[in-house]
Parts: sequence; structure tokens; C-alpha cells
Amino acid sequence: MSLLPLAFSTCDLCDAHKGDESGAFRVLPGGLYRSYGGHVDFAGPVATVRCLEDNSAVKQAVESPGRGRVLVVDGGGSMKRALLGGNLAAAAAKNGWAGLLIHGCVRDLAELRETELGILSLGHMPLPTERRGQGLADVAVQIGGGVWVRPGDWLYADEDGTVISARPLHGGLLSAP
Ligand SMILES: O=C([O-])CC(=O)C(=O)O
Repeated sequence: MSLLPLAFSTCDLCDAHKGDESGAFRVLPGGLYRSYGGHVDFAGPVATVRCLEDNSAVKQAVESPGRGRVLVVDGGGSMKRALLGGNLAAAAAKNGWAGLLIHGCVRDLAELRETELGILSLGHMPLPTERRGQGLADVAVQIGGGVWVRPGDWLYADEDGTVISARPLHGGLLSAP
């Protein structure tokens, strides 16, 4: 599935919304997440998973239709297991996910960088998880040192950083394929 390219810049979004005190506009801390995917710029409505060193719910999500969404995975910040690797990233791209943000680790870096997907993660490590069917989907999560991310929020990521918004912010900027 090809996704519509969205024209946006996180710096421009921050210029426009830096005075927002409603909490609807949130910026993730700079330098926390590194880009591992084939796409540095990506955006979309958010779906969430919360799990700890068990990526069963991540697998279930990326094997379902993505419809241009971004999967935000609260992995508790664990650096002990990789929640995403080449196979799950390929499944996410094939099923139309725009990207993933992993508050945890990834692996298979050579494969990830060839995947047509945005992938942000705290870091990498080669050890996979043991899938035991644990984890929750579609819950509010807190990542990046206390930033709330809820299903249906919008995530915008580019080389300058990552912002979260309760509403889509690219109005009028959606470019035709
Ligand atoms: O399967 C996993 O748990 C992670 C992985 O290595 C992959 O996605 O290829």
C-alpha cells in the first residue's frame, strides 16, 4: 500500500504551536530516539502498545492493517530485549503502517534501514523477546520522560524531532501522490 506523502516540518509545527498550553501539542525530548528505518520523515494517527520484553502485541499490531498509522510502543524503556526486528518491520511496511516509535530497543539494523517505514527507537540490541502473549494494545502510554501519547493522537517525525498532537496539524498541506 502506498501512503500519501504529508508535507510538514516539526520546526514549523513547533513555531506555530509553541505557545499551546492546553496540552494538546507535545514535543518528545530531543536526542532520545534514533532513526533506524528507511524513512526519516513520517506521520500518521497513533495506535499504541504497552509491553515489557515481550513483543506479542507488537507482532499482532503490525500483522494487521496499518492504514497509514504510526504504532507507538511503550516498552518501558527496557534495553534488554529487542521489540522489533527485520521481519516485523517488513510486516509493518507491507500492511501499510507509516512508522513505529519504540520506547525500547530494535535489532536487525541492516534490514531496518532498507525498510520503507519510519522507525524511531531508544537504541538497539541483538536479543529478541520471548513471546508469551503479554502486552496491551490501544491504551494511553507515557514515553519520553512523561509525555502522554494516546490512540488517535497524531505523530509527526522528521530529522529535527518528534511531536505529538491531539489533532491533525497538516491541514491544507496534504499533497497529492
Ligand atoms: O521476531 C522478533 O521478535 C523480532 C525480530 O527479530 C524480527 O522482527 O525479525
